[in-house]
Order: sequence, then structure tokens, then C-alpha cells
Amino acid sequence: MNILDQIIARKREEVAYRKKHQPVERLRDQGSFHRSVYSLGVFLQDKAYTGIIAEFKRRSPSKGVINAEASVEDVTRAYAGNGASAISVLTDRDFFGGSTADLEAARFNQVPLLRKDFIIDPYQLTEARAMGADVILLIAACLSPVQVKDLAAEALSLGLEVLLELHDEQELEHVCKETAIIGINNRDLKTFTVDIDRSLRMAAQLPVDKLKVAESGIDKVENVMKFREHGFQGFLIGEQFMKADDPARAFQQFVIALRKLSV
Ligand SMILES: O=C(O)c1ccccc1NCC(=O)[C@H](O)[C@H](O)COP(=O)(O)O
Repeated sequence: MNILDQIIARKREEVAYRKKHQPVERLRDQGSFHRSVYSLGVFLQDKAYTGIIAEFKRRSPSKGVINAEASVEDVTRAYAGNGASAISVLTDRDFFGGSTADLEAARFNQVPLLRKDFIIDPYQLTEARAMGADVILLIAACLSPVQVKDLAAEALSLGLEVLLELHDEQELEHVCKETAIIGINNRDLKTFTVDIDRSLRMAAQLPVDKLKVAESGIDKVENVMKFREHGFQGFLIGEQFMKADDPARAFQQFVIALRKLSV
């Protein structure tokens, strides 16, 4: 079993447990379920922001522990206060050290909040809404095109936006009218290989009406500039900031350098 298969197998067990212990009706009673949402689509197109979807990630299967000490409040406050278009928070515990509490702790920021997890069941959409997310991720590598369409439709009906993540050309068949924002992951989630040019190569094959997000392995402002030239509006970056002793400062410096190149 590759790592993605292992994550999904564990996720099935986790979702079954959570459904039993926290029924969907109870999730709908939570205050956050009824709040108005921040639109990722709107923020990605607003030039007042950088296009960066800045990620809070404690550890990962490919890198192990990235940052065990960081405070979700401090780091995400710096992300939002210095021009992030959105914040991504890992909520998977077993493989990424994340939690619902991490996402809830980032909710005070007034930018879109992406629940970064492995969504395989509509229950997780209600859960995402209840914990305060504005956007959910659907990963083509672990879903069929029909599952993507159904989950995306359900997410939209709950008022959530969808970021559909593709990795290769075969996954283009997962794109549908319900998925307005498409991410290209430069990391192969089965082998961990990162090819930063993958987004650039696939960009031309994406429908023109979709917003485009380059994901993973972005460690230079020059990468962001190049993605912009190729029509990308969004850049999902985690490790580059989280691996620093002070992720808040690392983000701030990255944005200063990016703004210098952007003038
Ligand atoms: O990062 C991993 O090791 C990983 C392994 C298996 C599934 C997903 C994984 N990561 C999710 C992501 O793709 C990244 O968190 C995200 O795109 C940010 O990437 P980076 O800037 O390289 O941290």
C-alpha cells in the first residue's frame, strides 16, 4: 500500500468513528455551521492580496516533524496580517499532526480558511462547515470523477467552496462545473516526488474559466512570479514557512521579497 492508500484506509475508520460519536444533526447545531463564509475565489482575484494560500502544517508523511512548537494563532495571524489570500490548516491527526482544534483556533482571521484533509464522505463536509472552514479540498487521486462531482455539489449546497486537486493529465476528467478552483499538486502523493514544473506544464490543459492554484514545493518568490506568468492566481505554500524557527517572520519576509519583484 502506498502512503495515500494508507491515509485513505485510516480515514475510512476515522470517519466511521466520528459519525457514530458526533452525529450530523449535532454538527448542524454548532454556531459556526451558520456563519457567513469568506470566498476563496474572490480573495484569489483581489490584487490587494498575494495569492498565497499559506499553510499551517506541523508534520507530514514526506518530511516527518516540520514544526512541533508553532502556535496556530500566532502563525495564522501573521499569514492573514501580511497578505495571505487564504489560510490552509491541516486537520488530519494521524499523518499530519493536525486537528479540528487547530482549524477552530485559526477561525478568528478574516480570510478564507481551507480545511486541508482527505475528504471521502459527505459527513466531512458538514463537519468542515461546523468547524468554521470556508473551503474544502477534494483530491482527484483518491476519488472517482462521480465522487468529486457529488461531493463538490454537496459542499456548494452547504455554502463551502471547493479546491479540486489534480496531479496528472488523467485526472483532468475529474474537473466539472461544480469545481471552479483547480489546484495542481507538484508533489506526487504516492511517491513524494516534487516536480515544481508540473503545474506549469499542466496549466495550458486546464479550462480557461477555472481559477488555478499551484501547490507544493514552492520555496522561492521567483516560483510564484513564474506561476503568475502562466495564469495562476493561487499558490499553496506550507513547508517553506513552517520549517523556519519563526514561521510568521518567514512569511513576512517572503511577502516583502515578492512585493519587491511584483512592482
Ligand atoms: O506533504 C506530504 O508529505 C503529503 C503526503 C501525502 C499526502 C499529502 C501530502 N501533503 C499535502 C500537500 O500537498 C502540501 O501540504 C501542500 O500542497 C503544501 O506543500 P508544501 O509547500 O510543499 O508544504
